[in-house]
Amino acid sequence: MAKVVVDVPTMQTNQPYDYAIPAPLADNVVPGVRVVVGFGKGDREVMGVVVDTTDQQDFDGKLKPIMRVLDDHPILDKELLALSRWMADDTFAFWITCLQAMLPSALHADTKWLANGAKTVVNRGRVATEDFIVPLLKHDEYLTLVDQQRTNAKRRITLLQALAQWSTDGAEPRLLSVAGPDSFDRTTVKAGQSQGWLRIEPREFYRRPYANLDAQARTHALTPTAQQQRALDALLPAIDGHKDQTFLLEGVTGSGKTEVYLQAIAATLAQGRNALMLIPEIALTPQMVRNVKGRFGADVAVLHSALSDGERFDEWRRIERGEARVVVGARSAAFAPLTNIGLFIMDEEHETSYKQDDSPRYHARDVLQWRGAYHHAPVLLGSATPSLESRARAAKGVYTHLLMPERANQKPLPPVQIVDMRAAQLDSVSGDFSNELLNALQERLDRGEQSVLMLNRRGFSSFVMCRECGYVAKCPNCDISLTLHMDSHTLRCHYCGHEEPVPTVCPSCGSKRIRYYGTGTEKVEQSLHKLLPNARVLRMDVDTTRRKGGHAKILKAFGQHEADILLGTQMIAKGLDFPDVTLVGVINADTALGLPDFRASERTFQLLTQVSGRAGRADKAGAVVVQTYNPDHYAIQLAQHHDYEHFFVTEMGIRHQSGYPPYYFTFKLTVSHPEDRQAAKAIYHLADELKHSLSDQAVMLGPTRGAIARLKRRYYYQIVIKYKNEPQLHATLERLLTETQVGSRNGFQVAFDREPLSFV
Ligand SMILES: Nc1ncnc2c1ncn2[C@@H]1O[C@H](COP(=O)(O)OP(=O)(O)OP(=O)(O)O)[C@@H](O)[C@H]1O
Ligand SMILES: [Zn+2]
Ligand SMILES: [Zn+2]
Repeated sequence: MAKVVVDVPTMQTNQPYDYAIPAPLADNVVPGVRVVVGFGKGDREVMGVVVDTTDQQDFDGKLKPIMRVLDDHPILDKELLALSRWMADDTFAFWITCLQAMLPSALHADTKWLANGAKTVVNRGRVATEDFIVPLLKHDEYLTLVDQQRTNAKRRITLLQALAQWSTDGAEPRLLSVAGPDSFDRTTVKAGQSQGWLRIEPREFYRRPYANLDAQARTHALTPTAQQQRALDALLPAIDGHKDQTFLLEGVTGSGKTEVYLQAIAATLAQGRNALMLIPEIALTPQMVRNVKGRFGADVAVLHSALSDGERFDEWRRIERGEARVVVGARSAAFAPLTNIGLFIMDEEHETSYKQDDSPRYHARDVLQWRGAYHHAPVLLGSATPSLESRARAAKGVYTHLLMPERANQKPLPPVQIVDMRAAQLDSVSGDFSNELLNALQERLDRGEQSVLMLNRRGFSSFVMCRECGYVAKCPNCDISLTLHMDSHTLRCHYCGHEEPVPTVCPSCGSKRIRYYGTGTEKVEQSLHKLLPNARVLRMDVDTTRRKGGHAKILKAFGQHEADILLGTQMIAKGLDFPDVTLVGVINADTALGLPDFRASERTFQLLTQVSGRAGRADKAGAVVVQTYNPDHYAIQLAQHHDYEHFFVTEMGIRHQSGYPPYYFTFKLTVSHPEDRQAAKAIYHLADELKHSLSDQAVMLGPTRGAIARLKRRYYYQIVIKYKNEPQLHATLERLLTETQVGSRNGFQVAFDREPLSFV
C-alpha cells in the first residue's frame, strides 16, 4: 500500500491517503514518484506524490488502486521528502504545495479535458531529443547498393557513400541535423530508413543555458589576501570535518568574498563532496555565473527563473543524475536534487528575495540550514550588509563571524557626498538632477569614465492623474493605482496584471488635462538626453529586461563601454564589478524611508552601501553622490561612512526599544474573502481565540485592514503577533486552522507568514 499526498491543496485534504498498489505497478510505486489516483466523490483523476510505501493498512475499507505512475524513478529522494514534510510544518503550508515548490515546473502535472468530458492528468515536462542516423548494413552491402542506383539519384548515392564510411568505423550514429544539410536532406534519409539502410534514433539531449561559458578557458585561483586567508582558515576545517556550522562572512564591498566562495567550493570538491550556492534573483546572475563557471566549467549547473522551463528542467536533470557537482541558483535552487553536499553558500544573505512571499513562505536560509544539518556540512552566509537577524546571531556566537574589512586591492572605499535636495534649486530643465550630480556626471564623460545611476523605485509609480479633477486611474480589481508603461502605452496593475490603454480624456470629468506623473526610469532617461546630449545611456529596469537574457545583454554592453551611463533601478545596486565605473549616483535615497515598515532604515542603509560599493573597484578612484531629502537620517549618514557596525548597534538599540525583530519573533496572519463583512468577522474571531491562548508577553497588533485592502476582488485583514517565547503558538495556530470554519470551502483564504518581511 502507498501513502499518497494528493494535489488538492485544502486544509481538509492536507494528509497522505492510502492507495492500493496494483501488482503490475509493484516495482514502480516507490517513495518519491508522482502517480495518478482517483480522488473524492466522482473519483476524478488527480496527481499525487508517493511519500511512503508500507505493508500495513490504516484504512479498513477497500482501498482505491493507484491508476498510473508518472515517473520511471523517484524525482524526490529521501532527503527532499523529509525536507518537504518539515517545511509544510514550519511554514503552515500544504504538504503538496511544498512538494511542488521543490520541483521544476516541467515536473508539475497538467490537467487536460478528454473528448468524453472527463479530466485527465498528464505530464508537463518534455525531454528534448535529437535524431541520430544509425547504419544498419555492412560496408560492402552499401557499396553494392551504390552501384545499383541510377546515376542521377545523386542524393541517395551520397547518403549510401556516407553510410558505407560510417559503417566501417564502429557504426557510430551521426547526428542527423549535422550530417544532413550539406549533402543529403531529410526526405532522402527517410527514404533510406524505409529501404532498411538505416535507423533514425531519437536521443535525449540537454538544453544547456551556458554552453558558451563551459567552453571558455578556466580561471585560476588567486593568491588569497591576508583577510581572505583568515576566512578560509576558519572555513576549511569545518568543510573537512563535516561540521554543520553556520558562518557569517561580513566583507565590505569589493573585499573579495567571491574568491573565498570559489576556494571553499574547490576544497569541498577536493574532498569528494558537492557544493550548493545561492545568489539573489537575476541581477547578480550574469557575473557570478561567469565567475563560478570560469573556475569549475561544465561541472556547474545553473538554476534561476530567467531560464526557459526546458533549460531549467534539463539543468535539474543533470544535477539529479549526478552530472553536476556545483549548483548555482536563486531561491528555489535551495531544493536542487544535489546529493553528497559538503558546503552551502548564500551570497548577499540580507536579500529579501530569499524569502518567498507566496505559499510556501519559506526562507532559503532556513532550508540551507536544514540541509546543512542533514548533510553534516557548513553553511556560509556572505554580505557587506548582513541582515540584522544574522549579525545578531553572530554577536551571540550562534554563527561564526568572519570579517573582511578592507577591499581586496587595499584601496579605500569611495567617498560619499550627500546632496540636500531640500536646498537644491530644481526647475523643469534640471528635472531630478542637482548641480552636484550633473557636474560629477559631466566630469566622468570628459574623462571617458563610466557612471552608474540608480533610481530607487520602491514606493514610486508612474501614474496618470487628471489636473482638473484629481482623478487617478485605478485597477478595477484592486485598491491600487495603475502604473504607466511607456513602451506599450498602457496602464497596468502590478498586482493582478489588469491592463488598459492610456486615456486621452478624463473618464471622470471629460477634461483633456490628464497627465503622467512620477519619476520612472524612462523619464529620467529622457531628461538625461536633454541635459547631457553626448552621453550614451543604457537603461536597466523591468521593461528593458523582460526578454530572456536581457540583463546579461545590457551588462555585457556596459562592460564593453558601449555606454557611459548605466541607469537602473535597485537591480543595479548589487554585485556588479566593473573596473571603469568611477561614479555612482543615487537620484533619490529616501523613498524606502517613507514606507510604513520597521525595516525601512535597514533597507535604505543596505541599498546605499551596496550601490556605493560599485564605484572605484579597480585602479581608478571612485566617488558617490547621493541625493536625499533626509540628509540627517542616521541610515543615510552611516551609509555615507560605510559604517555597517555602527549602523548595526544603532538599529539594534531602536529595535530593542520598540520591540521589533531580532528581539522579538513575529508572525503575520492574513484572512481574505470576497465579502468585506465576512473577512472582518473571521479575523476578529481568530483574534479572540488567539488572545486566550497567548501569554501576556506576546503582543498582538491589529486586527487591521491589509495595506492594500482589496486585491484581486478579495478583502484583506491581518493580525501581527510579536512574541519571545510561545511554545504553544504553533499548536494553537494549527488548531485554529482546522477547527474554525475559515477553510477555503467557504470562500476564505488564510495565510500564515512566519517572520514576515514586512508588516504591511
Ligand atoms: N586575492 C585576490 N587577489 C587579487 N584580486 C582579488 C583577490 N580577491 C578578489 N580580487 C578582486 O577584487 C574585486 C572584488 O571582489 P568581489 O567582486 O569578489 O568582491 P565582493 O566582496 O563580492 O564585493 P560585493 O559585496 O561588492 O559584491 C574583484 O575584481 C576580484 O577579482
Ligand atoms: Zn478629471
Ligand atoms: Zn489589479
